[in-house]
Amino acid sequence: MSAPVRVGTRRSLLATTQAGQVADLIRTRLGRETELVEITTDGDRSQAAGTPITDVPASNTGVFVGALRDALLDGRVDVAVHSLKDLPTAPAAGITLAAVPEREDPRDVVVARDGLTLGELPVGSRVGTGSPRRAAQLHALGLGLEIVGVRGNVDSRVRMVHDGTVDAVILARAGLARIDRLAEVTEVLDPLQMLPAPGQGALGVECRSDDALATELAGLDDPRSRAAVQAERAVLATLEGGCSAPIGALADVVEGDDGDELWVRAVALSLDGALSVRMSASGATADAIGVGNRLASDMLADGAGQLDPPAADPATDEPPEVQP
Ligand SMILES: NCc1[nH]cc(CCC(=O)O)c1CC(=O)O
Repeated sequence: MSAPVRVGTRRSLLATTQAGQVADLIRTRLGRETELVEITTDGDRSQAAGTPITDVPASNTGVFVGALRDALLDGRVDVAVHSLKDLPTAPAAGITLAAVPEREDPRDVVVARDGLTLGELPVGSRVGTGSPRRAAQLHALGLGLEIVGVRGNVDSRVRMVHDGTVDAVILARAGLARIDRLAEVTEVLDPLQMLPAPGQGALGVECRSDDALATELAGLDDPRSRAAVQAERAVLATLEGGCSAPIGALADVVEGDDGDELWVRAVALSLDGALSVRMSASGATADAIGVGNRLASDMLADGAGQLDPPAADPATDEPPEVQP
């Protein structure tokens, strides 16, 4: 008899539901007992204290991720379950992304008052989102919507529509699906109008690199989902090297003559949505990272690095050098 696999999760309803789903897979597919362990993250703490997320130091990118990874490395848990879109693209020392289970529908959705779609919202309607990517793409639609910065968990954002704080919010369909709230959706956004965040709708199952559990957890991997998110995250990683603009990316897996192919679309936008670089690429799923990297390089060559005023370098207070 082996000890139960300890599955680490954040405390929110979405996080515990996601972790519960991975624990179910570990039990049914791998035949191992499991135990959920709730880890309070810096993100949860700052949220409880009412600190806006933008006040969290930039070194805390992936603020929701760090505490779970610490628990993994400390040996308090054996598995960490994350929303892949919240995982930084840089690898973490000693940690392996052991599985990307089959992905949920990655699209963004609208939850609006009175069953309205985006196009039906009157000019001046207040739309809540804390995501620069969603805000920029909403501005780019030219509907005259007022973007209101909101934060909090999925449940509290839906409540802002019901209590009239905002006319609508934009959320990931996957999050609502996982907590069984799809009935709230008033429109599923076409990726032509709103490209999701890289990795949206997918889970990342991490474990310690030196743990034999990694080989077992690989049994939960869905190769198509993994290839898609690898391509999207490669777009993000390469663009992050050259720009700070909001980024959307979506890879679709299609059957080609020589096996599965990836069709990848991506956009980088200025914060106000006025400027954007939008491109597509395709290639073999086996070359997912290469496809994403090339797409992002083409976007940088087309000006994706010049969409936003460069931030000042805090060390010198001088603006950074801009590539010609
Ligand atoms: N940034 C928060 C977050 N991280 C993952 C999801 C939803 C689930 C997913 O995309 O996998 C959400 C909420 C949202 O964006 O609506």
